[in-house]
Amino acid sequence: MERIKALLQAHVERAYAPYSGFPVVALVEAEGEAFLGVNVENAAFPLSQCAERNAVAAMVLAGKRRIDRVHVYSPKGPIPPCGGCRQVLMEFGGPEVEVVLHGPEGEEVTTLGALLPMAFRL
Ligand SMILES: O=c1ccn([C@H]2C[C@H](O)[C@@H](CO)O2)c(=O)[nH]1
Repeated sequence: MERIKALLQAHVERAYAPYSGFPVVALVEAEGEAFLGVNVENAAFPLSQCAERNAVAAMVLAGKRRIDRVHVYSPKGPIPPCGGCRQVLMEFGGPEVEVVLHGPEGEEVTTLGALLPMAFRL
């Protein structure tokens, strides 16, 4: 877990969060590989993209579709994923998927099912 946290922390500076000052790094473990994402904000605020969704986009581009575990790091964390990201993560995961919320002082472990009960699925 320390190795993953170090990787997350090493990418905090890559986040583009000049408006909120709230950098976030996400790592999605999928089918034996790891995919990173950072939040990317925009002057038109609603166009900002969350770290989790960018990590999912990298995973899909690599041809992976089954999320095994999710990690989220913020220097102000542990913070849980926003509602929209919970839904996007659920698309490629299930309620049993572990979600590790990392902060500078430690981490909290939960599941996607706990974060998004009664998820909408087709
Ligand atoms: O789970 C989260 C919550 C927030 N953010 C980003 C969006 C925005 O850039 C900034 C403040 O909300 O943090 C994420 O990337 N992931």
